[in-house]
Amino acid sequence: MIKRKRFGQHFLNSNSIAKSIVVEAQITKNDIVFEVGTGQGILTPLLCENAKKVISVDVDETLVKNAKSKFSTLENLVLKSGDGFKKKDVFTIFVSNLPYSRSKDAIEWLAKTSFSHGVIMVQKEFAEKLLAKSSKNRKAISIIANHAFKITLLSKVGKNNFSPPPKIDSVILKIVKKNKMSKDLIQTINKIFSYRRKTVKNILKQFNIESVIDKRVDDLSGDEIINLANKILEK
Ligand SMILES: C[S@@+](CC[C@H](N)C(=O)[O-])C[C@H]1O[C@@H](n2cnc3c(N)ncnc32)[C@H](O)[C@@H]1O
Repeated sequence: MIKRKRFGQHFLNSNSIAKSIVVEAQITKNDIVFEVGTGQGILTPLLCENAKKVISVDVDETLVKNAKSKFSTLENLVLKSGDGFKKKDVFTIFVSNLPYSRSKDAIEWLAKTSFSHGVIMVQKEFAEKLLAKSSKNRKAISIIANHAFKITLLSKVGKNNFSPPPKIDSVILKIVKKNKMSKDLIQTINKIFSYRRKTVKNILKQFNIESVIDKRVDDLSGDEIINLANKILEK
């Protein structure tokens, strides 16, 4: 039996918010849109109106079956079941009201994938990590996200715009791809953050690299952390 709770099934119930997400996605008739989480399909037909093709995936086979019968006349729609973050489809635009428990996986997967831009809905707290200005609130995912994308906060969405309402408010973000990242670079950034109290000198020592830098990870800029990760990978 499917445990739906862990799939983050809080469905958007506001048509005006759905329309604003699609407008912000700036879809043209040349675009292939990839949607993770078809849900009850509030976004899916709107995406189809604008795109050349829409690939929409949901892990819940019942939802996919319902969507197949509801949207059977949409010729540019491909509905798939399974884990959207394991699919290998090629696309130009990503749109998703993300299943919140998969937000970090989604960002790492998108960082490794080639596409132009996307619009995503995430929990407010997760967005705060991505947009953190102070290094204290920064996590590895903040560094990964900001290296891979230009991120813009578009709007806040109250919990009552979902059925059933989640416990926390959400926000809509626009992400524009800047850099495609390798799996190794992502892994190394995560590793550096597991040593965030150590100095650069001591971190590099573990990889047999000599350094005199006494700064801690929290004292480094995002670019300096990327450079540090690349240095470790070059070894
Ligand atoms: C927050 S709901 C959004 C649904 C719909 N797009 C909306 O806006 O109402 C998240 C959806 O993602 C689906 N989902 C969860 N994990 C998934 C995964 N790994 N791959 C694809 N879909 C997933 C859930 O079944 C659910 O339908």
